[in-house]
Amino acid sequence: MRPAANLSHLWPELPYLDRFAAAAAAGFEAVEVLFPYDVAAKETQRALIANGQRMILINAPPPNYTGGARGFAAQPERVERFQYDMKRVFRYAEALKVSFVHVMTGVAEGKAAKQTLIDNLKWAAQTAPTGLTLTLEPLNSVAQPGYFLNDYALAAEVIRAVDAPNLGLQYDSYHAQMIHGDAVAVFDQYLPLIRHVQIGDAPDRGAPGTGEVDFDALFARIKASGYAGWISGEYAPNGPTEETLGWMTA
Ligand SMILES: O=C(O)C(=O)[C@@H](O)CO
Ligand SMILES: [Mg+2]
Repeated sequence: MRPAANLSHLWPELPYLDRFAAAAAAGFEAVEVLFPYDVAAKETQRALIANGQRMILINAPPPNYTGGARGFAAQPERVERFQYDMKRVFRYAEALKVSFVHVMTGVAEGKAAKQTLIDNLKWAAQTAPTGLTLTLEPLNSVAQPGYFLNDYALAAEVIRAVDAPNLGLQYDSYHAQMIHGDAVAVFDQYLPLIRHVQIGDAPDRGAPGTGEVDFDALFARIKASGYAGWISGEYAPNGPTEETLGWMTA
């Protein structure tokens, strides 16, 4: 078990740069951040060095760089902007030495959207710096209405069509449970494609153990599978984050 902390979700009461120290004090050597772009990479780097941590994952930027709409990799009218932004994210990822960049599809539908996503990902996989892995994550339609990649089967189809060694699946127990009703079965089914794991409960995206995901079964399956990657806590703590971290030793 290699635990990581998603600092966009955990310690929400602290300013961004203070969350690194809180995570270090809780025992996290690895962190991830959804959208670090409104802070200079050097400042994030300083926080990582000061706390002996590594940044494992960032998201490709949304249209306004700090939040809001979830990407546009499946939007045919924005291919040029996609390539421009991915070059920026690659520079940012190299500066922070991140392992994964989550590419988001945005709101879209239909055949043209799927083909655009495949073409964009082929380009991105070829252009990405060595050592960086791109991920795709299905997001449920309650959290992200209209989001193109809203199903694990669709994600698997796209990943297989792109067929690049540096593109894989980002599994999230919260979204998997919301979309397919059984997060454990989704983990089992898509294991060969999974490169990164995030955990949160459903339906409220609370800490593990607050909802309907069977975490005992999920952790047992992860352990039995030999998955050797990161498991990142990505949920809304209902109270002090430190009191929600039992999963780190599960
Ligand atoms: O919502 C999630 O789950 C994520 O992992 C985010 O990266 C989407 O912004
Ligand atoms: Mg997630």
